[in-house]
Amino acid sequence: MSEVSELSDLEKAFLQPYLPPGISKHDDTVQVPLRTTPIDRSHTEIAAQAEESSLPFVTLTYACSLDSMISLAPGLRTTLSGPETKSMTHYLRTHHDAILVGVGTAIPDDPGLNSRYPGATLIMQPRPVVVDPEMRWNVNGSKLAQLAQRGQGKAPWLIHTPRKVEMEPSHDLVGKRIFITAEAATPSEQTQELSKRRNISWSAILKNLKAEGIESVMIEGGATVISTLLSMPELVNSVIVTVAPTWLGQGGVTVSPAPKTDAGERVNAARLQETTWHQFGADAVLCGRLQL
Ligand SMILES: NC(=O)C1=CN([C@@H]2O[C@H](COP(=O)(O)OP(=O)(O)OC[C@H]3O[C@@H](n4cnc5c(N)ncnc54)[C@H](O)[C@@H]3O)[C@@H](O)[C@H]2O)C=CC1
Ligand SMILES: Nc1nc(O)c(N)c(N[C@@H]2O[C@H](COP(=O)(O)O)[C@@H](O)[C@H]2O)n1
Repeated sequence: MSEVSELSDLEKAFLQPYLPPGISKHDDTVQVPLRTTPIDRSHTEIAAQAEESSLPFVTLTYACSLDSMISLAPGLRTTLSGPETKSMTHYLRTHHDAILVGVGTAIPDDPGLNSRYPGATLIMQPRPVVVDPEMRWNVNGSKLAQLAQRGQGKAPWLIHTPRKVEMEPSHDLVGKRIFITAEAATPSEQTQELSKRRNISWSAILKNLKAEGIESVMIEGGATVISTLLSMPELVNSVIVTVAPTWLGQGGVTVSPAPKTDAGERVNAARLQETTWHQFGADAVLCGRLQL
């Protein structure tokens, strides 16, 4: 039996206002009746903006514990989602053109980043994108490469900073390499880890993906990527968080945006608005949009 099962109509209807606009690769979305709540009106406005924008529709999504942790320790792949929220993740993957993670996730997790949702064909698969500025990740033998070779996923695209030509590996298993010059970190990118060196601006990453035909991106992690983007509401359209009923304990990998001040006073770093909750199995799923 598949580890991933179909969502109920109720679950699909709950997620629908937070999905990217446009015709879905997964035709069951059209069977879900559109809601007429204020959330829908806002979704329609956001959809219109996304079409005109030079940016793709961006969904931030991850699974965390009650202590806001996404793994037990750096580099330790940790299962938080139950079977129902795992199925939700695979449903979401079929509704996005691309799925993006940082190299800090790609190396230790060796993820598949494809959709195992029932009936998902190759055309419905998201394009895996790994932000790997210094070419640390070896695609050879990775699960991503194996899935692409078997026709169960698309070949990954990698985002690098420009390298000298002789250092640039050529690799059939890589769908595309996108080179973007890094720049000094902006205040909101100055998380503990990223502030140590120059970063690629998120706006540049997303614009490059849009220029390559990517209309929607599901950003799955890891902690550095998610924590950074939580401070960039202008780039993020939807946030979908699975909260598992467990505490991982101190020393885990935490999602938490950089601290924010206003007139010298500490204020909340990020906040969701237009929130909706739904229970999937033992987990709670919170959907919302970041307040500007
Ligand atoms: N529970 C969940 O939903 C998920 C959990 N995880 C966990 O997260 C952990 C990994 O988190 P992190 O170590 O923070 O790794 P990460 O996946 O956030 O990658 C961080 C790295 O990506 C690159 N990067 C990211 N943004 C960049 C930018 N703007 N410019 C240049 N380079 C950039 C840098 O090399 C950076 O060191 C793992 O333990 C993994 O299992 C990862 C995804 C989802
Ligand atoms: N939604 C969710 N729940 C969890 O419990 C997780 N550990 C993750 N991790 C993310 O999913 C990737 C693994 O994907 P595959 O199953 O290999 O396709 C992992 O790398 C994280 O990005 N997500």
